[in-house]
This record gives sequence, C-alpha cells and structure tokens, in this order.
Amino acid sequence: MPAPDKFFKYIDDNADTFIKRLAAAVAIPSVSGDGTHRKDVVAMANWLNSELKQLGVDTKLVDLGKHVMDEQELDLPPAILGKLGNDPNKKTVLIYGHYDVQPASKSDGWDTDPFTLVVDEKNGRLIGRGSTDDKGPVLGWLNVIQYHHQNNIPLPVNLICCFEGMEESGSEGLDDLVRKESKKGGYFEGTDCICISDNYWLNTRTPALTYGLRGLAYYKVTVAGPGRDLHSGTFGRTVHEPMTDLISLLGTLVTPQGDILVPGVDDMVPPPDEDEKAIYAGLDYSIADIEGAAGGQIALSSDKVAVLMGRMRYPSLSIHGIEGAFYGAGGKTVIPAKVSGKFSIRLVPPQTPDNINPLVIDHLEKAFAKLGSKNKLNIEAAHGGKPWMADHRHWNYEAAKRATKIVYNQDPDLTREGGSIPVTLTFAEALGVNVLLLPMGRGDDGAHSTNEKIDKSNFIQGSKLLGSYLYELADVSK
Ligand SMILES: NCC(=O)N[C@@H](Cc1c[nH]cn1)C(=O)O
Ligand SMILES: [Zn+2]
Ligand SMILES: [Zn+2]
Repeated sequence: MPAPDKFFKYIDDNADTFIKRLAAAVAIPSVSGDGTHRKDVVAMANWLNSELKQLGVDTKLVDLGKHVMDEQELDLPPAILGKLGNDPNKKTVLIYGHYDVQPASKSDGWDTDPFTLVVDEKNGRLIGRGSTDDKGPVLGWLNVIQYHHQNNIPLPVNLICCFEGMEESGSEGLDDLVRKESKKGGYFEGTDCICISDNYWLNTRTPALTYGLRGLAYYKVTVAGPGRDLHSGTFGRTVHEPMTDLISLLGTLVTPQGDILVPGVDDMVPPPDEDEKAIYAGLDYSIADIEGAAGGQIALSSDKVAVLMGRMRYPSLSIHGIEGAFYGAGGKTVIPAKVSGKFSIRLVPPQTPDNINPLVIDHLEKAFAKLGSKNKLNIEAAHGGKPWMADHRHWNYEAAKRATKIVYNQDPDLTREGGSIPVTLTFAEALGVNVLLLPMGRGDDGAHSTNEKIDKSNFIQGSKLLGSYLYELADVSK
C-alpha cells in the first residue's frame, strides 16, 4: 500500500512546526571536531534522544568511551539507538544519521549566524549549519514518525535507529559498536536493509539514489625546528624555516589540474570502459551545475563526463589548511616555529587507507630528504575509511525509486557520491544487507561550507520521500 494521502497532507500542514524543530537542532552547536564544543555535542544527543522518546521510539544512549583529540582526552558523544515496532511479519529497516556538524563561524564568511536557522521566505531556503548535513535529514525521519505517533498508526515496517555524534570526525567508536550489535542477539539483529540520508542530489532539480561513496585517508604533516616563533628580520636567510619546508612538501602532492603526484595513487585505479562512460554521460548534470554549486566558473574541464568521473570514480587530493601559521590581519613578520599541513585523499576501489598510507608516507619522507632541511618532519595518518559500492538493482533501491516517482513524479538519478561516510561499509559488511543512500538536499546546499542551507521544499518533500520509501519497502518483493 502506498503512503496514504493524509500522511502527505500532514507533512504539508505541519511544515512550520517541523522548521521550528530544525531551528532548535541547528541552535545547538554540536561541532564534533572542536573539543570546546564537546558539551554541545552531548547536549545535542540528549535533545535528539528526548525528541525520539516523545515520539514513542524506545531509545538508549550508548557510551562509546574516550578518545584523544588535540592532545586532550575527551568523552566520545553517545550513539543513540532506537526501535519502533517489532512485528515479525514486517521488514526491518535500519536508519543511520549523524547529529554532529562541521565547524562554522561568522568570520568564515557566513552572511548570518551559522547556529541560528534563517528562514529565507523569498528564496525558500532554510540556512544554518547542519540544515542539510545532517540535522535536516535526521529530523525528516522524526517528521515521518510524528505523523504515525500522533495518529496512532503503526509504521509499515519495523524501524531501528542509529544516530551518532562523531561522523564529521572519523566516527570514532562507532565501528566497534556496529560490529558488536550486528552479531546474533545484538541490537541490529533482524535488519533487512539500511537507509542513510546524508548526501545530496547531483544538481538542483533531479532527486537521486546513491550507490557508491569514496573512502578517505586524512593526514597531518608537521615540520618543526626553532624553539619558538622567530623574528624574520633577525633569522630570515639564517635558519631553515618550517613554513618554507611545509609549502615545498605540500607542493609535491597534487597538480593544479587535480592529478595526484604521490607515485602509485592515481595508477591504482583502472580506466573506465565505454559502458561506464555512458552512465556518466546519461546523468542530468552540466558544467553550469558544478559551477553554480561551487559559486565560481572554476570547473577543471568543460567535459561533463570528465568532471563527473573526477567526482565519482577517481581519487582526489585536497589540501585543507595549515595549523600554526600566521593568518590574522596585518603584516606580522614572524617565522612560525612549528606548522602542520592538513590534507586528505578521497579513495575509490581498490584503494584503502591501508594500501595508500605507505605510498603517502614514503613520498613525503623522500620529498623532505630532498629539501636538505635540518628541521624535523612528523607524518600522522589520522582518520580514514574505505570506499563503498552497493547493488542498485536490489529491492531496497526499487522501493526508493517507486517512492521518488510518487513524491517527485520523476525518476531518480543513480549516482556515486564524492564524499565519505565510512560507517556505511561497516554496516554493509557487518550485517550483510543492502545499504541505500537516499539524499534529501540539493547539490548546491553548501554542506561543510559557508551559508549551508536546505531548501524548504527539499525538507518537506524529502520528509514525504522518507515516509513513502517505508511504505514502498513494505510492499516490494524481497
Ligand atoms: N555527509 C557526509 C560527510 O560530510 N562526511 C564527511 C566525513 C568526514 C571525514 N572527515 C571529516 N569528515 C566527508 O568529509 O565526506
Ligand atoms: Zn559532513
Ligand atoms: Zn553528513
């Protein structure tokens, strides 16, 4: 049975209430990558847990232990596990999402306070950190549950929830929990399929289902030498400068055209055949889409297939920042004593952090040796995850295709995502079931960026899509 009309009407009628709930979630600055915000991440867990409980979900908070971040030992935020329904005649779907967010501050270039949801009625946008990644989609599930709870209607499937607060910082602690709870007698036992809403459409007009994610290998490379920051007038051309060494090293990693210079990394990936290229050629996508989403006319190629393959089926290396460098206003003439460059590589099959790390470390050590510097080099392979691919001909995808057609009256694009959600592969391997990525937001939402938004229509239609997917799941033959 498809989702009833009164479900769709309920979502439309309650849009303002749902937006208020999203505003309350955005107001909690649950930045997992900044230790000073850890109490906020925990506050967000408590808030979400309490909302779920009020909607009749049987939840528990799971302590994931401690970890060290920036030389400080911190409690990991809890995972929230929940169950709704336990009917042996229904399918059981596990939904995953995250309640932590990327850092954001007005000084990064936001037009408004990132933690105050701005309802831009003129453009139909809800602007705030986490609006699309991933508080909006997580609350989309709550919107669906609320309709059933308030109307005393059972869900068409049994639901198991797993929400975490460390996704943006390597999902620490979660893999062990997923493996433990996937065993016989564990919390996730009986799961038939998984749905994750934590990525984006390719463009701004075509809904998508996603069957692949790139993996990630994240690095911190530190160069240190002087005992303290130095005056460049007194010490310039007198000592080996850490910043100069680091810039030289970072310059050996990738070309401005995106080719990865670490020997062996690009070569590991087999070239596409003509059939695969035809898949990319058939996607509803243009150079204007990528340039619109990037906010500049800066695409690496004017060939749509080349650009899509760069995002979906090739690795990429990005340099993110330099810790310890002078970056403020004014012209401070300092030689920083210790600087750390941060970069990451998005991985595609058959690449994994285990087979990429030795190549990167070997390359950096050789490049540093060539500099002839007396400074010291330290290389840290920080968090990472393997790439993931799923079978998009599976009934889980069929249910989502039908739901998309019902809600949007369109067939979805079938995409591979350039980003990473490392726990996806852990779920797939530990439970041995199909995983579907069902994005809610658009390609120009600006996740991780300034002025992150979700369109109001995507939040509302996306909530309908999640609900409709559950009804189609109940119907589809296994
Ligand atoms: N929406 C998924 C997402 O944004 N994932 C992050 C994961 C990550 C890893 N390190 C920091 N964040 C991504 O960057 O792809
Ligand atoms: Zn993210
Ligand atoms: Zn996310």
